[in-house]
Amino acid sequence: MDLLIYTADQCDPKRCTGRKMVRFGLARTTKRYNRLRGRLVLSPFSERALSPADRSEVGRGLAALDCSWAHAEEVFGTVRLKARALPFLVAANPVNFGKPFKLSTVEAFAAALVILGERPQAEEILAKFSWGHVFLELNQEPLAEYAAARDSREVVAIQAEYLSQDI
Ligand SMILES: C[S@@+](CC[C@H](N)C(=O)[O-])C[C@H]1O[C@@H](n2cnc3c(N)ncnc32)[C@H](O)[C@@H]1O
Repeated sequence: MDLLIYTADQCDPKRCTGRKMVRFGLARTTKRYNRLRGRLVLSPFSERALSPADRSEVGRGLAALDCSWAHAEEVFGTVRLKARALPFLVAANPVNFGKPFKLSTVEAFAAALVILGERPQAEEILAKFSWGHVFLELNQEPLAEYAAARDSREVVAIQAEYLSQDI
């Protein structure tokens, strides 16, 4: 599946997972918002959760926005996109390890690929990061359940179970 990263040039280049993906030819990058049209954009601010039913909505591919978390809401707010949020999953990257929902760009793409039935590609992109396999291990159960869900509503119901255990 084609992966595109909109870059806002706000990330620390040494830690930026999106830049590393681009360096390894695993994603392409753009600075033009209009290139995001016709794609399914991964946005933590979307009210709709990604589900396997979105396979038909992917269009030209998936997109993520590489920006700092401090500015994310403002960057996402500037344009209307066909967007989906990822359900409850825990980050394994060194910056936000253990934090729910706050995934790095590569983790967000990997989670989306697993949910959409493209696990080999998820493993391929995570393999470039020493901690990449930990993301799939930490989230093995929820990812399997989300990938087996029928639609966004089922994904949200599964997520609710995990959120009630997390408190
Ligand atoms: C805010 S950037 C931060 C990137 C980070 N600095 C890095 O090096 O990977 C992470 C991007 O991944 C996607 N993402 C992360 N968590 C997400 C979630 N819970 N739901 C949907 N997309 C998410 C979004 O496209 C988001 O803009």
